[in-house]
Amino acid sequence: MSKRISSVEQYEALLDSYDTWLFDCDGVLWRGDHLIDGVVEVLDILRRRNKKVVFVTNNATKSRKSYKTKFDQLGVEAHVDEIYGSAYAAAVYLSSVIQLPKTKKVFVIGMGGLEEELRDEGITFIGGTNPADNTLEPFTLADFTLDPDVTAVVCGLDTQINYTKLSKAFQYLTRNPDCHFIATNEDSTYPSAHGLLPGAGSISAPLRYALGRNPVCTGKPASTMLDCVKAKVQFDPARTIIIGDRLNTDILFGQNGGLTTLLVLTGITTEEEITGPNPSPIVPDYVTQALGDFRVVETAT
Ligand SMILES: O=C(O)[C@H](O)[C@H](O)COP(=O)(O)O
Ligand SMILES: [Mg+2]
Repeated sequence: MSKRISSVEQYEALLDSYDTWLFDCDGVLWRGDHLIDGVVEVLDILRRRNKKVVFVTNNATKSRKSYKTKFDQLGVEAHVDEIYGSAYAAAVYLSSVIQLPKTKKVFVIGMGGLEEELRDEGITFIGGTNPADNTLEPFTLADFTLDPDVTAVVCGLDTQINYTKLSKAFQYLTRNPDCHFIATNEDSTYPSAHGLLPGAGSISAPLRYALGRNPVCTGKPASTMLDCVKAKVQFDPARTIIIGDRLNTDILFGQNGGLTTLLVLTGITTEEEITGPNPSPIVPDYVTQALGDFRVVETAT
């Protein structure tokens, strides 16, 4: 059973118990480009109390560097080495886990941020934002030549998705049985500033259905992202808490990593998914309405 927190004492107890604080982004810090109330103040409280702050987002549309620009534009203090995204996790998975040979390529369904992380990991790719693939022209196999060097397809949130990209990815994944199928993340929806939109999981869904095959997911809840954090940040899981808005990514990610989990209700998950009548089997340790709730520890003094 989750513990619903709301008192100064409860927030103070969490602040005393955890040295490292992992934050999901979409639905916790912001919705689209709309900053959620109280986020800046609470992150400032954590930094003044010498807490380690880490951002872990499944949003693969931006690289860590371009996320730093978003943080700056929204007035949220963040350092590039505190930011971990599913685009980065996918690139590290390809370079370090699969150890993709430098002579091989990746076909990308995704946006500039994913391409930037692949490039920074020395991975050659085709597709993605290439204008020739971002077309509404009819796709015909008569005009398609398979690139024999493509040995992986990576699929992330792509707001320019189209039949051409899906068809080319399908060719690579069916004509080469050894072609890796990787999803940066499988979030079904994305909490934009004005409401829900299809998420990355809904972009890869047509391929999963057509192929009858699921991708390897490198974003939350998979451990790849936490492995990327561990490679750069020293932390004790027993004194680490993750704050997220989605049960089957953020909270499950925390549970898989042995972290304490705190769910906020400013993004995807609703109160009913916690309290019932049909509550989710994924049960966070703590629930609070919003990250900004922690401000009471300073307004109360
Ligand atoms: O791909 C998606 O659907 C979105 O990027 C999703 O919102 C994940 O972002 P996060 O909540 O992990 O920051
Ligand atoms: Mg989120």
